Amino acid sequence: MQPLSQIEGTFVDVDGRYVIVVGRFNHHVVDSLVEGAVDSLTRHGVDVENIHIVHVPGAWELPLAVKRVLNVMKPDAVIALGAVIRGGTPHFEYVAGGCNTAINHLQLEFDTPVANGVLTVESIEQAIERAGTKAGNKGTEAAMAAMEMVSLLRALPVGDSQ
Ligand SMILES: Nc1c(NC[C@H](O)[C@H](O)[C@H](O)CO)[nH]c(=O)[nH]c1=O
Ligand SMILES: CC(=O)[C@@H](O)COP(=O)(O)O
Repeated sequence: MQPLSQIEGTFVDVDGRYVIVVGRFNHHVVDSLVEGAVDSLTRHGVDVENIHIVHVPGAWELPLAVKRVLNVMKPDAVIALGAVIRGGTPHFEYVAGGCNTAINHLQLEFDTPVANGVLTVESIEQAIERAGTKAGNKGTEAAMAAMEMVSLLRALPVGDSQ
């Protein structure tokens, strides 16, 4: 039996232009996500001059800023960070759902990784747990995913439909 062909991204030579788009809402949590993302990028060899941070008011505004970044800055990857914490009304569903659906569509539309580091949680405690304490750091995870996808897409041929 022929060996199976396997292609995956690595974390070698992943330098490139990374743009972190940050929703400022719940900044006491989001600041830790940004710190985790930047630390991950620089520790894997991304030049700090190739890391750009764009701030928006909240998660609802992330997709529009991501779209403009993709259009104008031509990044190798975007890392979307934010913290959507459920409150007392259905607003959570619309903000979280709208943001996640839109940023996923944008990565497909622009053929560019948009890593999802937007927390969608039930409580501040859950947010804190995922911003560098007992449940890891979703900013770090999003940066790792962004770098791996940059590496993978560089290894994959570009189809004629792109
Ligand atoms: N409640 C949260 C929000 N709400 C604000 C929206 O994102 C948006 O800025 C506003 O509706 C104006 O358009 N944003 C978060 O990022 N996290 C939340 O928990
Ligand atoms: C995600 C939200 O918009 C939410 O945190 C706002 O809180 P509330 O639903 O109590 O207005």
